[in-house]
Amino acid sequence: MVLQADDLWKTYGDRSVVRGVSFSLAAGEVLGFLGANGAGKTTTVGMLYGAVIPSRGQVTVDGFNVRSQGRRARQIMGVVTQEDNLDPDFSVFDNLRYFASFYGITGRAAQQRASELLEQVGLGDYARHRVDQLSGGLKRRLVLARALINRPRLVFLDEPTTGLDPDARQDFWRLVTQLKQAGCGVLLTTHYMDEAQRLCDRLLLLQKGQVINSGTPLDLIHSTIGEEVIEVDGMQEEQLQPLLTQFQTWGRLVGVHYLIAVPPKRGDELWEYLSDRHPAGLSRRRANLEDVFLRLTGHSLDEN
Ligand SMILES: Nc1ncnc2c1ncn2[C@@H]1O[C@H](COP(=O)(O)OP(=O)(O)OP(=O)(O)O)[C@@H](O)[C@H]1O
Repeated sequence: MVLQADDLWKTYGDRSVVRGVSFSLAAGEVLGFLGANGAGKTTTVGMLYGAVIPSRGQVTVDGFNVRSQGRRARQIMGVVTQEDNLDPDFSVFDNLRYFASFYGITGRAAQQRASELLEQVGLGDYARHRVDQLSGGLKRRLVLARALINRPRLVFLDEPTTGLDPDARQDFWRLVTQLKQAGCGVLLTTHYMDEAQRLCDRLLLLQKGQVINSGTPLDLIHSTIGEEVIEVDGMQEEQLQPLLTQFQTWGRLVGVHYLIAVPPKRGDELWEYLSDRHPAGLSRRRANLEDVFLRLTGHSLDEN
């Protein structure tokens, strides 16, 4: 295992914001942390790469203890934090060259590595630009390039695509897939369910500092919701519970419509039942991770 977390806790004052998180991550695996704002994702990730000291528990990276063998552990990892923390006065190229020196990569080797990475993240044309001239999306690419300077075997990506446009997000996804194919372990936190579903081999769902569920995206969807859901407009609140009881399923109001999990083998029956009563406002679709999140946590990710 490239990463192993055992019983991690973080307490501030009398409040435990991470409570007993344990998991492992294999080489070539992409593991996603999902959770609402304040669920404890960033604090947990901080403990994993050594920026936050755990109140209890331990982390090992490729067998090295992140606290007692921090230097060795850090040689193996790359970190993309939520903040860019790039040096605004340096050029794109020099940001990378300077960072390389922290890993003992200097001279021609540093130049070569910087050029290689700039091509890899699509910043080849920007090498001489100052960082403060870059758009937000280009800065995120540079932060990723910087995190890869030491050819890490484990990469932490804390909300790496927040604020990126759809094209830039797709580019980012391609890069993560390349890292995975190269055997790198990737730990990703995200608020985007499509990103989690597409990129992650496995997900941990965090709520109030605890892992409340885990599995592959499809396992989570199938075990929590099923294959499909029906969305209904124009239903009355008091109609919901009798319907759920009759069809032995789960559903709830989401914004302006009701979401109902289609029970196995009774999808057509449920559809006909609803068509008779709400013919104008019905649609049926595949269940997704948003639905899982809603059911397990009681609220949607953007309801915070
Ligand atoms: N240094 C600190 N002192 C006190 N409380 C903190 C500190 N750092 C984080 N917290 C609290 O810990 C909780 C978890 O925060 P954390 O940033 O880990 O959540 P998150 O899941 O990453 O949220 P987001 O999605 O908003 O980034 C929050 O309630 C936060 O206020």
